[in-house]
Amino acid sequence: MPEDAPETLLLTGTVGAGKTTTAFAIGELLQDRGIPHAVIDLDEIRRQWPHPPADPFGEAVQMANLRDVAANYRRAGARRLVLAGVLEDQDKRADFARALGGTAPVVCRLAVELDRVRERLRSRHEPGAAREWHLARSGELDAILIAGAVADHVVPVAAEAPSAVAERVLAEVGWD
Ligand SMILES: Nc1ncnc2c1ncn2[C@@H]1O[C@H](COP(=O)(O)OS(=O)(=O)O)[C@@H](OP(=O)(O)O)[C@H]1O
Ligand SMILES: Nc1ncnc2c1ncn2[C@@H]1O[C@H](COP(=O)(O)OP(=O)(O)O)[C@@H](O)[C@H]1O
Repeated sequence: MPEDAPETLLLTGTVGAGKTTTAFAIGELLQDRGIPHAVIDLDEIRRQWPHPPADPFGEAVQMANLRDVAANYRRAGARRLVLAGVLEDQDKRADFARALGGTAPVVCRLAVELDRVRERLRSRHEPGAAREWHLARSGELDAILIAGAVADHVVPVAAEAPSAVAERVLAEVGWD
């Protein structure tokens, strides 16, 4: 991997696009290649209830946690950080840069057909309100991410194993 490659990769995409699964698969590839790294699932560092009404996804606490977690991983030797989460607009990209000590992450969006996303969401969630929320949100957020065009890279994903998607993301962002 080139030394001047960006340190942090943010995988974005609509709900159920495979951000978390692909981030974990990228971690395995980096391990196979002997590259010290850390994987951060952003959902896990904002898993608090309740969030403030003006911040329904808990992005403020997510960013505060990211600053500390990223710094700790770096101190512990991570040379690459892989983040899984949602990036909707350019302003929020600046929030990521601040949390990461000044350097913005390279952003890669996983583009998955909505029928495939919805099939995945039906197997990830039992029938109920959470499933219905995610099914409805999948199309809505997909449209927001396409219109916002914030990603530096877009990787289309069809019927492929997570390891294959991970390989393509690494090649696309120059981490191979
Ligand atoms: N800023 C922002 N804008 C839009 N959508 C966002 C945002 N942040 C998170 N998300 C996605 O919302 C999904 C709901 O997350 P929650 O933690 O509230 O609920 S849940 O635990 O997944 O049921 C969850 O969906 P998944 O991507 O399927 O996990 C989040 O990724
Ligand atoms: N490449 C893939 N092939 C098949 N299923 C996948 C793939 N990537 C993710 N999944 C499945 O799709 C669902 C959503 O993936 P997840 O990583 O939770 O998405 P996100 O983090 O974007 O919400 C999960 O049930 C996961 O196991």
